[in-house]
This record gives sequence, C-alpha cells and structure tokens, in this order.
Amino acid sequence: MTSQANTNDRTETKTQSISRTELCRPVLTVKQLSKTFALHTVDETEVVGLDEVSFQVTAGEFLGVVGESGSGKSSLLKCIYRTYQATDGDILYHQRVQDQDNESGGKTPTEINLVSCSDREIIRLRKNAIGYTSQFLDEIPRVPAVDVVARPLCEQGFADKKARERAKSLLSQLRLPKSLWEAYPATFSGGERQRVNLAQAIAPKPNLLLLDEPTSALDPETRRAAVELLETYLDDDTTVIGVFHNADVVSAVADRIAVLDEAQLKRIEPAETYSATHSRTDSVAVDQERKTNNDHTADTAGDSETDTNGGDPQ
Ligand SMILES: Nc1ncnc2c1ncn2[C@@H]1O[C@H](COP(=O)(O)OP(=O)(O)OP(=O)(O)O)[C@@H](O)[C@H]1O
Repeated sequence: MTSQANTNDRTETKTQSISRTELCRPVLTVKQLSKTFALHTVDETEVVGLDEVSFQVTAGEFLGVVGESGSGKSSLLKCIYRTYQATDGDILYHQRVQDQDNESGGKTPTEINLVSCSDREIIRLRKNAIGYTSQFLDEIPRVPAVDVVARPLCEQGFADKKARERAKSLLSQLRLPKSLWEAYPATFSGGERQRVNLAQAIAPKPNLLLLDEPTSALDPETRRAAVELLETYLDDDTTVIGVFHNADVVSAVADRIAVLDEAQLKRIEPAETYSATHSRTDSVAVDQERKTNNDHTADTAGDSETDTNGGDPQ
C-alpha cells in the first residue's frame, strides 16, 4: 500500500465514523498570529518567529507542519500551547461544553482565545483538553517509564492497573524493550526517551494534540511503528497539529500539510499533493519500505528518507 493510499484509507475511515457536520467543526482557528523575539543580548535585535499566520483545523484532522529550520514551526506550537506569548493575533480554541440544563446531553460550542485567556484557563485546558510534546522528554526523576506514560491516564480517572496496562501496550507498540518498562528514563537513549515521550503524549487522547518532531530520534522501523500507532490509536476525537522533518512520515500521518517559510505560512496542501512531490516516490512508500527492510538487515533506510525542507517542490 502506498502512503497516498494510506491517507485515502484514513480519510475514508474518518468520514465513516464522524458525521459530516462534525467533520467541518473547527477546533482551532489561528488568525494573523505573530511572534517576535527581542534579543536583549544583541542590541535589542528583533527576530520574527511567526508573521501573520492564519489557518483553521477541524475536528479529527491531522495537520502536519513542515518547513526549513528556523521557519517558525516550534514557535507556532508553543504559541498555541502558550509556552510563548504571541505578540499579535488570535488563537481561538473551539470547545464544546456540556449543557447543564439540556437533558438530551447537548453541547454548546464556546470559544477561548488562547492568546488572551487567563493562566488559570490555560492550566485547565492543558489538564483536560490540550496536549503538547516536544522531542525531548521532561522526565520525572525516579519514575519508571510505564508510570510516566500511565500518569496522564490516572489523572483522567483510569484505575492504576488499567492505566499501566494501556501504558505497557503503547510502549510495546513503540517497540520499547520490555526490560525497560520498569526502568527510569533518565538512563535511556534519545530514541528510547522519545518513545516514552510520544506514548505519554498520546495516551490520554487529548482533544487537541500538539506534537513537535515526535519521531526525530527514532530508527526507521520504530518510526514506522510510531506512524502506525498514531493512525490506529488516535481516534476522531483527537485533532493533531504535528511538526515533522521527515516527508515520508508527515505524508503518512497527516491529512493536510502546512508549509512555513521564513515565519510565514506559504500554503496548506492535501497530504496526497505533498506526498506526490516530496516523498521519495509512490513506489517507495511506508509498507514497501518495511518489506525491503525485512529483506535485509542493514539499517540504512533512515539516512535516505526524504527531509521536509518546506520549500517549493524542486
Ligand atoms: N525563545 C526564543 N528566543 C529568541 N528567538 C527565538 C526563540 N524561539 C525561537 N526563536 C527564533 O524564532 C525563529 C523560529 O524558530 P523556531 O524554533 O520556531 O523554528 P523551527 O522551524 O521550529 O526550527 P527547527 O526546525 O530548527 O526546530 C528562529 O529564528 C529562532 O531563532
């Protein structure tokens, strides 16, 4: 199966399980978002991280974000998560609140501006609705990997046993050796930590998930396992905005792809279009690659995988 076929399959599955109205329901609207940094150490020089970026993502969508180094990808996620305070513009998070007096269990849409809402609101949203992970694990000292992953599930109300079972299943699918499940991530390699990091981020299936290069340190086989897990574990209740450097990975997981260049949003295109011009070729797609890799032991495919340079097709 080609990665394009994967995308089509995913879109079809989503269409089947989400109603048409639901599919079009916006989850996040970013309007004219700008972020500038004042470099106090360099004569107050200003660096533009984001320049009037606008887009919208809808329920259940996976938006991939690509672009050259320094184009603003991480700044975008950090502004949405409010690690960075935007300089200008709006980020509207559209949530649906259960009606108190609606016996049929209806939900009323409400809007929160993530640029201007209170810190208390941000903390609440981070706990209940918006997840973020960078490529680096914020490890908690002396907590075993399985508990790092189980923790957000316990916070969601899962019983300890169930949460640990799910955590183990996620770590297993990400090919973390069983012998490491009860070990402390402090001693793990970069790729092992990243697997714990990714498992922890997706475990609670947040309403909006922000992923910053979640597969950058993984070997090709594990990267494929991660792609598969993202496709199978996350359902339509989770909308994802994910930064990726690898064109094959982003083409396989995303529905649409936003291309940033020098702090500006150049375009958003369907993953199929992006894949056709940026992935190695349709004939070297994820599944075929797996077959090839199984045929030989040399682990060199990652070196040749296409990098997302974010520029226009060559
Ligand atoms: N905290 C900061 N202070 C000053 N400048 C910053 C800060 N964060 C980002 N920048 C600048 O903003 C611009 C965009 O950075 P950003 O990290 O968002 O890019 P990126 O596309 O994620 O890059 P990469 O792919 O290398 O991670 C860069 O010029 C960077 O130097």
